[in-house]
Amino acid sequence: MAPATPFSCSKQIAVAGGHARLVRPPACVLPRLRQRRPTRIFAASGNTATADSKANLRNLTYDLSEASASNGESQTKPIKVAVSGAAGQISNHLLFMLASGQVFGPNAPIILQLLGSERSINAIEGVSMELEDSLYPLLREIKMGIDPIEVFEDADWALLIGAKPRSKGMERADLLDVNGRVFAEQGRALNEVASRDVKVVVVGNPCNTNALIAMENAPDLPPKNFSALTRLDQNRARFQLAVKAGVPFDKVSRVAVWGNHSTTQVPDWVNARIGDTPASKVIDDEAWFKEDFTPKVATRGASVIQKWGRSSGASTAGSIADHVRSLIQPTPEGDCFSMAISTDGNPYGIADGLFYSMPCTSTGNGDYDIVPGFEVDEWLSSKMKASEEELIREKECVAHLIGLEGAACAITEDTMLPGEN
Ligand SMILES: NC(=O)c1ccc[n+]([C@@H]2O[C@H](COP(=O)([O-])OP(=O)(O)OC[C@H]3O[C@@H](n4cnc5c(N)ncnc54)[C@H](O)[C@@H]3O)[C@@H](O)[C@H]2O)c1
Repeated sequence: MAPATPFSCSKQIAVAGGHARLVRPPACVLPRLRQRRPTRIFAASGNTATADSKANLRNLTYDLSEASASNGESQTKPIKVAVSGAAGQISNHLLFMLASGQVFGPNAPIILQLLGSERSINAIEGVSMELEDSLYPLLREIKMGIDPIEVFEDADWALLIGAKPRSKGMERADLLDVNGRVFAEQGRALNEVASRDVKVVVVGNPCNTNALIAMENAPDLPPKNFSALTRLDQNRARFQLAVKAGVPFDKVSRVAVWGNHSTTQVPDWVNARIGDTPASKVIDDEAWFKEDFTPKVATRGASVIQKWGRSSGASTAGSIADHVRSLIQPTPEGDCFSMAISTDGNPYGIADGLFYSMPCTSTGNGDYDIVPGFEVDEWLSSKMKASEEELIREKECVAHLIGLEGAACAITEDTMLPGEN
């Protein structure tokens, strides 16, 4: 096969019957797809996904062997990334970042495995159509459905974003139960069909406890492969410190977020650095740290909604990309990143058996280490304790989903982050 000629053609306007219309010259018809001999495989008959969980898998598969060989490309195994809640606000940004190579890099072909709910299956098909029409060279296959057993098959990464929003009048304890059941089912499915080294990132709220539930329901997978997203909180904290100090954000490092992804979260200014100096020395204003910075980070999502009328989909997607990249790229010397992880054996005295956000580093192999030796002063300690207590209460509310008996659910206070209900 002759090497493909670069695609360059412009749309022409023809006038037919008095109406202007856009015409593509024949040579311009989807050259990349033609070059790659696309084949569509429909698990269901016809070309429309249905709400039947067994029949709605649709694959779009590009056969790349011929094109790759003619271009001298090496055959890199695509990364299989399962995304739940694929028709939601966050995914609407994240899927395009994944397909364009912004997350796993420009040389990593990708297969997207999209999980939706029954209500969102049509919307997921719409999202896939947009992905198809974006002609991302790295996107090799889109698979979609509403049965996690089918959709999570062989997944290398599972980004669990989908969750039920809290309906009017619903208590936080009820939300823990409703979403807990979803994450228990998804944990079992990952245990059964995902890659044995799948990395699971839980975003759907309450994400710390949902991550615990997913992990407990996947006993054959390494607990260290599960984490929950607090990177948005870290990014928000980093930005606030940069603005206050009047420096570019890349001068701000060692920003830990401790605890739960809720209003009890603890963005850590005690250990943060601006350049080589402790942030508290550059910003010599303890009252600002305690009374302004901390609540500002926790209520940032509400501020976005107030101004813009919609929740923080794009910045959350960006923070999920940061979270993944932090696990597959070495952490810069002296820095850390935050995510909620299993507390078993942690060096900060947090009770075992929870998912709690802590400062981590990675060598870039997908694994992480907790950074030891962060200073925990009295103020930080009392805040960290309150967040730990809250996670223990949350765990009691989902005891029935993680094989524990005899716990009573006694959550009264609402600590959902405003803007993420
Ligand atoms: N951890 C964080 O930092 C963080 C930040 C922002 C939002 N969130 C949480 O992320 C979640 C998603 O946010 P969003 O703005 O994309 O919400 P959204 O309502 O726009 O989208 C959620 C999608 O999930 C789908 N869904 C519901 N149940 C599902 C299930 N069982 N399986 C698969 N899909 C399911 C829904 O149909 C919907 O399409 C929410 O729980 C939100 O609170 C977390």
